[in-house]
Order: sequence, then C-alpha cells, then structure tokens
Amino acid sequence: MSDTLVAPNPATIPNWEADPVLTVEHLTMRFGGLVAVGDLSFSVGRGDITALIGPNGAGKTTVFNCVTGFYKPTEGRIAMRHGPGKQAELVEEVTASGLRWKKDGEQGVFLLERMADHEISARAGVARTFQNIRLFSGMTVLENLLVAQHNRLVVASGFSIGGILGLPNYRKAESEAVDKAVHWLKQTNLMDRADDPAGDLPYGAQRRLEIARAMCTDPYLLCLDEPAAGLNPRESKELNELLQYIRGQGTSVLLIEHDMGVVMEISDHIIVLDYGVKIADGDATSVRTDPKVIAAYLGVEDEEDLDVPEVREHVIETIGEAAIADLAPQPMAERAPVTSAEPAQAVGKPKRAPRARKAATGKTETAKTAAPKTPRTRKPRGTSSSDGGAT
Ligand SMILES: Nc1ncnc2c1ncn2[C@@H]1O[C@H](COP(=O)(O)OP(=O)(O)OP(=O)(O)O)[C@@H](O)[C@H]1O
Repeated sequence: MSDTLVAPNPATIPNWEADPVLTVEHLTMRFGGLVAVGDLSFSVGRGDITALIGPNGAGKTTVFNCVTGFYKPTEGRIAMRHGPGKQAELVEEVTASGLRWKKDGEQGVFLLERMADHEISARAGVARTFQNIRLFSGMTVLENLLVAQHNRLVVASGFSIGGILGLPNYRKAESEAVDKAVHWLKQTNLMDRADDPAGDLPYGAQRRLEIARAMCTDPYLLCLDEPAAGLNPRESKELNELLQYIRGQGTSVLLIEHDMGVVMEISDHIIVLDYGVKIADGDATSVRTDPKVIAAYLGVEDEEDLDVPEVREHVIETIGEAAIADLAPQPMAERAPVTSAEPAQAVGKPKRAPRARKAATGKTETAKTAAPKTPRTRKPRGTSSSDGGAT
C-alpha cells in the first residue's frame, strides 16, 4: 500500500464544504424530554439555494428557530461567515454578544447561538420569513418595506430628532431606503399595490411581500419557512424565479419546503431530516433517489415497502420519476391504477398514509400543495414531554 497522500480535487468538493456561509455543528435542541433536533451538523454554501426537507415534526422549524435566535440551542455551534472560505481566520476577541471579527473588519464570523435575535438579523445578516405570514397588515406595502430598513434610518438620524429636522444624512438614507423598497416591489410584482394596506393583498402577494421585506435588510442569508405553502402553480413558478434572482444577487437561501416541485427544481443542496436527525445531504439527484429519503418522506415503515407497486406509484407522484430510478423496475402494466386527484386513497398501502397539509395560513389550499406533507406519529425517544419549554 502506498503512503502517498492524494490531495482532494477542488472540483469535486461541493460548494457547501468549500465555501459555507452558515455552518451548523452538533446542534441539539431539547424540549423537556423531547429531542426535537439531535446532534445535527450541516453547511449552507455561499450563493446556494439549500433546502431543508423532511416529514412533519422532523425538526425543520426548530433548526430555523435556532439559526435565527428564536430558540437558544441546548448544545451546538452555529457560525455565519460573511467572508469567503471555510478557513476564515478568527480573531481572539469575543464580545459578550458572541461577535467575532477578523482584524480587517471584513470577514466577520458570527456565533449565532450566543447572539440575541435582533443582532442576528441586524449584524450577522440573517433574515427570515415565517410559516404563518407576519406582516404589518394595517400599514401599506411600501411602509412594510421601509420599516424593515428602520435600523439604518435611525443610525442616519444620529439617534436624535435629526430625521424630523431633515439632516442631509437622514434625507440621503431615506431616499436610498425608498429606492431599495421600489427595487424589491418591482422584483416581486407589487409596484401597483405599493399604497395598499398589506392586509388587503391576496395570499400569494403577501408571501412575496414578506420576501421583499426580508430582502430590504440586505441579508447574507435568507431563511424561508415554507414559502410555497398555499401558492397556486403559477405563483410557485414565480417564486422559483424570484428565489433564483435572489441567489443571483449573491444572497444565500435556506428554505424549508414541502413542495417537491420547488425543492427539486431550484435547490443546489438538500438536507433531509427525520425525527431530528439528518438522513441525507447532497444534491437533488442523490437525495431524490435515496431509498432512506423516499421511505421517510413517504411515511413507509421500511424500504421493502417500495417494492409494492402502489407505493412506487405514490413515490412518482410525490417526488417525481427520477426518484424511482435506482429502484428495481416494475412493469407499468402491473401497477394498480391510481387516480391522480386522490393519491393517498389510491395508494392505500403506505403504513403512514399522507395526510392533508396542515392549515398554516387559514387559506383554502390547492390540490398541489395538499399532497406532499407526510404524516406520522413521532416515535417516543426518551421521556416524551411537550411542556413547550426549551431546556
Ligand atoms: N416550543 C416547543 N415546545 C415543545 N415541543 C416543540 C416546540 N417546538 C417544536 N416542538 C416539537 O419538536 C418537534 C419538531 O417540531 P418542528 O416544528 O421543528 O418540526 P417541523 O419539521 O418543522 O414540522 P412541520 O413540517 O410540521 O412544520 C415536534 O415534535 C414538535 O412538537
């Protein structure tokens, strides 16, 4: 055996390893005795669209809440890197807020688990949207986008009544804020609704406004919790285009999404969770053909179930043709007929049959969005408790 070490070919190193903007290491979040996320590690590549997927209760939103400071993780480290390169040098100074800066002040590395949520958004550059839309519904669409830039305007006013007095710095900052708002109104096709109350917009437009508002904070990382929920096919397509535009502008995107059409079409990188544990991590092709993912995502108890024609049919309907590629071929003629309108009833076989998407929005949901979520009862792990308190 040769002792020669072979250097890895940089071309084969995925972007999320070569240049991560976010690194999550050994993240654990417990609620009483329930381990919602257990020893989870993953990276988000700079300039990538990364999807975090998995069945209901897999721990996706908990991960988002830890990254964005809504929860303090029980264990683990979450680092945001503004500068490129995994080896970004850390300086020794660690402030009380967990902020670390490189000496040149350019390549900041932020330890998010030590920072307050408002600092994570204002300093570390992480913006997010929620499963349930949280706009200022009584304010106009434009005002929602200006409020998002409030921090910068306050700084420009000199933390005084400079804004009212019309200090030149403030006027300049105000004009830039309006320019930025108009830019994102155009990108989200909301220009003609700029003066309408946000609460009067149709559901899909409100979702776009939430994204526009997050983008007005100039984030390095945009975290989207189910952005396609409740959208019709045309709106889903527009969302795909918007997210690709955002990626093109240099903002990295981390999204939780159950709409496999959106996930598979635009994601550079997919991480799959099941019961709080990572079961797959790779590009769309490797993830969609991974039997563990198919088994978990479709709610079947074991991979042998995938040999059942009806289950295979359901795989195709839910994740797409490519998902079946690595599995043993089944002649089409032997497959039981499945009504596309009611895949869950037609399949019958999955031991954990798909359930209707939960009503996150209170809006009527389309057949397209109703199918993919996968139901199940969480397996007991340790002493189960749901006291709602993070430990
Ligand atoms: N504040 C909390 N208190 C107690 N348990 C919680 C809390 N938040 C989440 N959990 C539990 O943690 C587990 C993971 O929930 P989480 O919402 O992160 O899953 P998810 O993958 O986002 O699910 P979904 O796709 O349905 O949104 C669930 O069992 C949930 O009940």
